[in-house]
This record gives sequence, structure tokens and C-alpha cells, in this order.
Amino acid sequence: MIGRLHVVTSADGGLAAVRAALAGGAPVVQVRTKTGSDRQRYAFAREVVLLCRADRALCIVNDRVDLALAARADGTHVGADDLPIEVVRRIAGPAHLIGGTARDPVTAAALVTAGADYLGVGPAFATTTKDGLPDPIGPAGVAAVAVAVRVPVIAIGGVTVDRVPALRKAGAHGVAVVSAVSGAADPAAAAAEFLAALDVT
Ligand SMILES: Cc1ncc(COP(=O)(O)OP(=O)(O)O)c(N)n1
Ligand SMILES: Cc1nc(C(=O)O)sc1CCOP(=O)(O)O
Ligand SMILES: [Mg+2]
Repeated sequence: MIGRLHVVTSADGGLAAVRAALAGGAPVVQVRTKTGSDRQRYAFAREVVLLCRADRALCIVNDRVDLALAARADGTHVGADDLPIEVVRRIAGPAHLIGGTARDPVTAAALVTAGADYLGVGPAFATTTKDGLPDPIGPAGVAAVAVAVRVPVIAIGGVTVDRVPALRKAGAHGVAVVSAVSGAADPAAAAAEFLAALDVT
């Protein structure tokens, strides 16, 4: 089963935050880059893959299965504007982890049928990290998806340590966070606090 804490890299986040999050015990790091040349994005992803390997953590690349495969990452997370999950599966093969973004149960079920190994579900709460998101679905929206699928649900969007219990009660297997870890003054301590809240020791 995939890890319960997915630390997503921040737009301005470099390797220092990734190193610290891994030192704090993060089991999964998601490389989320939206700017830069493919060469730069590949180089960053590859560095994160190597850091994750050294700490026995998984590395997942957002949006781009080509970058994920080039960097030898463990998986790819795709959203509504990215390649369809069945295409990612065809390209990447059966061992590659594939996550999909779902905001409602119908979409969630379709993504699982298409081959998603886990779902990122949100925005659970309001966030300033990403523009253009729909209204937060809250723990109730996360629960609606969680009961509809049999793959792990990872809640994302405005997740803080204090909000973890409500999300776990809603059926979330885990959480994905950008600002609360990658943007924290002490990402190692922040990751460790999340893991404690998630009952991962
Ligand atoms: C775990 C997780 N869930 C959802 C998302 C959002 O992905 P996506 O829809 O591809 O949007 P961007 O992150 O690309 O803006 C995610 N990254 N991780
Ligand atoms: C990247 C992203 N995707 C979301 C979605 O709901 O699809 S919410 C989000 C931002 C999460 O950042 P933070 O932990 O700082 O709120
Ligand atoms: Mg994406």
C-alpha cells in the first residue's frame, strides 16, 4: 500500500526541502514542476529520485509520464489535462504507480477502471498554492469518493496536521501537502508531525 504522506515539491522549492522532508520520514515525494525547460525538469526529477532511493521513499512525477520514466521515478500523477490513465499505463507498464486526480465519486470510479493505483482527492480545503480550483469538497467530499473506490485516497488541498484526523475519519488513506511541508520553516519537523498525526511511526 502506498505511503500515507505525499510531500509535493513547491514551485520555488529546491532539493533542500526534499532532503529535509525525507529526513523527517516522508515515504512519498511528488515532483511538481510547472516551469523550466524539460532538461531542467528532468534534472530536478532525477535528483529527487536519487534522494528518495537513498531513503527508501517513492518518487512520483506530476503530469508527465515521459519525465517520470526518464528519471526512473516510481510513478506518475496525472490530472484532467494530462494523458489519460490507460495511455500512461500502456506507456509505463504494470509496475509503474499511477495516480489520478478525482473530485467526485463518478470520476473516481472511472479513473480506477482506467487503471489508477491511487487517487488524489480535493481540494479538501481552501488553498492558496494553486489557482483555479473548484470550491473545497471538505471531509464529506473526500468520504464520498473514499466509499466509491477500493484504491487508496490521498486528500490534497489546504491540508494541515490539525485536519488529518477529520480526513482519516472520512476514509482518506493519507494526505498530500505542498505548503505545510515543502513551504515550512522546518520541513523535517513538519513531515514528522504529519506522520505522527497519520499514525505512521
Ligand atoms: C496526490 C495529488 N492529488 C492531486 C493532485 C493534483 O494533480 P493535477 O490535477 O495534475 O494538478 P496539478 O498538481 O498538476 O496542478 C496532485 N498533484 N497530487
Ligand atoms: C497541487 C494541488 N492540487 C490540488 C487539487 O485539488 O487538485 S490542491 C493543490 C495544492 C495543495 O497545496 P497545499 O498543500 O499547499 O494546500
Ligand atoms: Mg498535474
